[in-house]
Amino acid sequence: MREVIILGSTGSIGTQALEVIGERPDSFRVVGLAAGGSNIPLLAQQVLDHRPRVVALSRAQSAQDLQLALYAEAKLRGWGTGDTTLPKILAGPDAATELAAEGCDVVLNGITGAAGLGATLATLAAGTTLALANKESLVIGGRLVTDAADDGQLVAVDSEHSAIAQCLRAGRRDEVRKVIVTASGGPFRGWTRERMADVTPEQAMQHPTWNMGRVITINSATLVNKALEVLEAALLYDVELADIEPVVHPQSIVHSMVEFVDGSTMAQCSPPDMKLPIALGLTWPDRVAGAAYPCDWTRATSWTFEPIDHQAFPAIELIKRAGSAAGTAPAVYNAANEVAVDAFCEGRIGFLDIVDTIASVLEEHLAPAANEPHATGDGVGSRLVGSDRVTVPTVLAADQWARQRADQLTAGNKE
Ligand SMILES: NC(=O)C1=CN([C@@H]2O[C@H](COP(=O)(O)OP(=O)(O)OC[C@H]3O[C@@H](n4cnc5c(N)ncnc54)[C@H](OP(=O)(O)O)[C@@H]3O)[C@@H](O)[C@H]2O)C=CC1
Ligand SMILES: CC(=O)[C@@H](O)[C@H](O)COP(=O)(O)O
Ligand SMILES: [Mn+2]
Repeated sequence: MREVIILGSTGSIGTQALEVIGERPDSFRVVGLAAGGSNIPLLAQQVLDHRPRVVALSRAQSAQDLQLALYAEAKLRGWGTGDTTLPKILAGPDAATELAAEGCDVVLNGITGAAGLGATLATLAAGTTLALANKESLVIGGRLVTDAADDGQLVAVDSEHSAIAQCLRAGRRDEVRKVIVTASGGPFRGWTRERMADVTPEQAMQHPTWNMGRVITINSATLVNKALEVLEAALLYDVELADIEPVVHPQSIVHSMVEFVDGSTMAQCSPPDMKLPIALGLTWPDRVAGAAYPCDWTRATSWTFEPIDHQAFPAIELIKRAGSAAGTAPAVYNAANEVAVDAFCEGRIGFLDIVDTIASVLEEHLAPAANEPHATGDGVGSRLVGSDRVTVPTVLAADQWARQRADQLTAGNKE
């Protein structure tokens, strides 16, 4: 029996994880749940279905709503007061981090965005296995995160990185020549920049193969998701950025590949369904029988591959610049993107402005420090680049600075 904490339980990853767990009550027990607080009725149902000891809410004002919703949901189920022991409720911006620090067998981090960094580090510090969907915390924390993880403690849930881990079982590390990260290409695959200029958030939310949360879906459309994943792969598997090759595979069946020195390529294939990497993340290195449907070989099917159009989608080239600079540059890239995605969804900027905003903020961050206009309150310049000096405060300071700059750049930008 594995004791599990699910962070981001009301989201796409969180709800699928709870389905995997709910179908296997003899294998898993949920001891903690964390969410932001935007869907209290769903969280209340999850609490009564799984009976965790602790629930964490990042929005402090939602704690009372949760208590009321728990009583209402219990009443709806016809439960008596004796059946309704309330869990401990942690509330506030650091609630998920506090929950992760409590320890268990495995924490699944399905929080979206840089907000997941504290929980990632707290999980690792507690010596708990971290099943990581929240790629942003790894990308912005970089070596801070990988150095905090013991061997085998950090398990990828992101489909491509789970695929890479599975392919890596086929050879020794010194036999790996290249890692090939597949991309669906998003809803605008094959489009020119001109054609993408006026696309709407509704169009960008139409992912061709996956049903995911808002931010990652927009990130797939800009290919920022693939950019984050290239850096994620470099950090997780200690591969040079130059040896990671993204390739478009519109069917999302080959989740990624590893090429070995003898010319052999191993691929991990399965229909697009996150339940497979989520289940594997919870039990790695063991597999969960029946986690997802396999490929159907009785039906004719075509799998295709094509190169990335870096001119139309500059996000990946841009993260290579941030990744090579390391230090706080990836945190700046990510923070500028999170602000720009919100601005695009709120109609303040156009689709192409998302990556243009990241580029502007990143360039300013990487420019020579002589013009430094933004030293932060704790005395740490947000332009810090050298990876040796990166600490949690410097990452958070760079994140804050980039959010402010991106806010300025995206305020009422659209004609
Ligand atoms: N969805 C997918 O298939 C995949 C997702 N990922 C990654 O997994 C992560 C989650 O993605 P996804 O599930 O799609 O996102 P969603 O937006 O669907 O869900 C995010 C979840 O995180 C919660 N949350 C947000 N902020 C906090 C916080 N500060 N503390 C606690 N909980 C918080 C949200 O609660 P609330 O809504 O109340 O704010 C929600 O439950 C992302 O990093 C994404 O890139 C990776 C591969 C695939
Ligand atoms: C399911 C998953 O892991 C996502 O990260 C997915 O890969 C997004 O699709 P794109 O390949 O379009 O970015
Ligand atoms: Mn992915």
